[in-house]
Amino acid sequence: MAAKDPLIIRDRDEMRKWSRSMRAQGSSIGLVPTMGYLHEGHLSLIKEAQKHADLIVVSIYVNPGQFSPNEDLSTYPSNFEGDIEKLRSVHGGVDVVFNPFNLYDYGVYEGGETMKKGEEEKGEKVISCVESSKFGHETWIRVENLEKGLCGKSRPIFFRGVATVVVKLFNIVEPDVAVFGKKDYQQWRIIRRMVLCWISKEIESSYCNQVRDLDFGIKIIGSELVREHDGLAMSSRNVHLSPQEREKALSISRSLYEAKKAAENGERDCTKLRNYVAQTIQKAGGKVDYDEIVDQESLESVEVIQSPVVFCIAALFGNVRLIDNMEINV
Ligand SMILES: Nc1ncnc2c1ncn2[C@@H]1O[C@H](COP(=O)(O)OP(=O)(O)OP(=O)(O)O)[C@@H](O)[C@H]1O
Ligand SMILES: CC(C)(CO)[C@@H](O)C(=O)[O-]
Ligand code: BAL
Repeated sequence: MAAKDPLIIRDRDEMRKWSRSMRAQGSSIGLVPTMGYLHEGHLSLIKEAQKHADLIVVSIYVNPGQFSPNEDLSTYPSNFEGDIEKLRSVHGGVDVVFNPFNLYDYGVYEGGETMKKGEEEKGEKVISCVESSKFGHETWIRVENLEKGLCGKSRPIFFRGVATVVVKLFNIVEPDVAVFGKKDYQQWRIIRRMVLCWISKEIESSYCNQVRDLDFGIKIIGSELVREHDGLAMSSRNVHLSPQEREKALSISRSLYEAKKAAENGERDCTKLRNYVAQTIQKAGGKVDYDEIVDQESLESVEVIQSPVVFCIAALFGNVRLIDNMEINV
């Protein structure tokens, strides 16, 4: 199949107009939100979206609203041309790349300065959303319980920024389906909960499909985590690892696999499993941010494995914060 060039749209109104005209012609739209610097993990989300929708929109936007001032917004990797090349190679193609310069109203800066014409288009002055006290944007979405633990503990504004920008993207692109990776497990659960209530499987059919916190008519799909050949979870941030750090970071996936195997062989004590993983990562030179075994739906901590759980990890190697997880279905 010949490579297909996606249409690149930078303007929100133009994006919405395109979606509406396609939907009016009877096509369904699948959205894959990303922050760019694409890898095979992202491409797998596109392949998943193609199963559920006629047309595919990939958004590329490094959302300042989800970074605290001390985080890595300014060093987040990007390579727009490289991303487009990768998207051209996807079998079946991508129809639109939505790549806005900015999705926030920055209002008035410290000192009374306002954004000058053209700055927004050049992507200038795109700052973390919490940096300016006179920041124009005021409305935030919070998924109050699910956002508290795991990554939410060390990144306290992260999920409000994610939920808010995802809602903005939903309002602009108006998709029928949106696909998120289970690599960011908590993020996926949060978005799914925002759109659709989780509830025990037995009563899912009668209740779950009716409880929609924000009444979006969008189907949320969780797509499986994609790993490098040696087990490292694919991530845009991996590019910042030195070869030595990368080698050491393999301790994350290797110890998770060992823990999963132990659980499958009968070990149910979460403290033992967690200690094993934390110690392995620390011995390799990593700094563990959290290692927790939680219920797959509620993300509440579990002491003894009795139902499906997910083992979630965040650890730093050098300055690079990596996350990984493994579902354990015993
Ligand atoms: N290895 C992966 N497998 C499956 N999905 C992934 C993988 N990596 C990222 N994704 C998904 O791609 C979407 C966009 O993620 P994003 O652009 O932040 O990339 P990323 O690799 O997660 O970056 P980083 O980990 O550096 O933040 C998210 O839904 C995310 O879960
Ligand atoms: C969902 C998302 C695109 C929102 O900025 C981001 O958090 C990501 O890439 O996972
Ligand atoms: N994929 C998660 C985006 C972030 O860490 O900001």
